[in-house]
Amino acid sequence: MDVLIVDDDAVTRLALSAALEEWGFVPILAENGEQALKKLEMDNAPHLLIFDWSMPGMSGPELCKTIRKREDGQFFYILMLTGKEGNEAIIEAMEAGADDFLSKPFDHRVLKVRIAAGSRIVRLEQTLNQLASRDALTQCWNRRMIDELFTNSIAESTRKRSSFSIMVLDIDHFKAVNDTYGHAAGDLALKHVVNILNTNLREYDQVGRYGGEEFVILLPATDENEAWGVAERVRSAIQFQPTVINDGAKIDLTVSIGIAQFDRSRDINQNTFFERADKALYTAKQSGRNRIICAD
Ligand SMILES: Nc1nc2c(ncn2[C@@H]2O[C@H](COP(=O)(O)OP(=O)(O)OP(=O)(O)O)[C@@H](O)[C@H]2O)c(=O)[nH]1
Repeated sequence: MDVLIVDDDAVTRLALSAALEEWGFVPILAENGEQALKKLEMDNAPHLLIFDWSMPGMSGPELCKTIRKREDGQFFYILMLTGKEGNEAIIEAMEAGADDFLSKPFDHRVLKVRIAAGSRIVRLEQTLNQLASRDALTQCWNRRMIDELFTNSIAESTRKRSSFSIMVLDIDHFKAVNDTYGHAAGDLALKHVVNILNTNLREYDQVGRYGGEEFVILLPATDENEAWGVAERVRSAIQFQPTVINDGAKIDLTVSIGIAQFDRSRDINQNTFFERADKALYTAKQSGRNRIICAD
């Protein structure tokens, strides 16, 4: 687990860094609050943080307050490691948003157990986050999360004036798969479809399970023609890579896909945009399945 050390004193930074490495953590170093905030903007930013109190510019408690004001819902566990001591300092640090407090000079064994306690909380928070945002069966995003990402993607495409398309994908005659091979085989088929999606999409495309066998795929910076290409790749991969179940039997699947490109002049909101893609999916089903239809 990464740990961010924010301290203006180079000797302390190095000593902490060496200790954390010895305990199996990956130290990330910042000399002041501004540098720390930049590190927290990175993808995969650390969530376990150790702050010094007195630093040039932003103090440790000010840094805590700034981080607690973030609105992105991210959780950070903050340990204030300071030359200050006594109840007043503890109260001030924890009121500013610190989760724990340790006075310098400290016993390294105490720091070790405090960091271990903090890392347990960070891991617990990550597990809760995973449970709240992922579909338990397929591990793709659940409906709540894909809806949130959908809203963000529309905002980003509006801000950047970039294209944005979605695919609504539904497995054909899935009820028959369950009825013929059993529910467990149906579950395997759902996982198989998500695997195929993940291997055929770009890193920044997002897959969410909307309901039983219906998936929504967000394709940022993608126009309708490109979305068609992606949809065709996915459709044919699913058709030609059957699900292999435990007894070795192969289940052939096909999918129907509706695609739509976000159009600022007609899509009043997310729902109207989604409905265009969903209607295209309905047309794909009505006109024989195993096909892609572009929204009007
Ligand atoms: N195995 C499994 N089946 C599921 C799950 N969620 C939904 N289903 C099944 O998916 C099937 C969906 O059936 P329908 O909505 O009738 O659609 P369909 O048979 O795919 O037909 P079309 O969509 O019209 O091609 C139902 O039998 C559900 O029980 C799941 O998590 N696992």
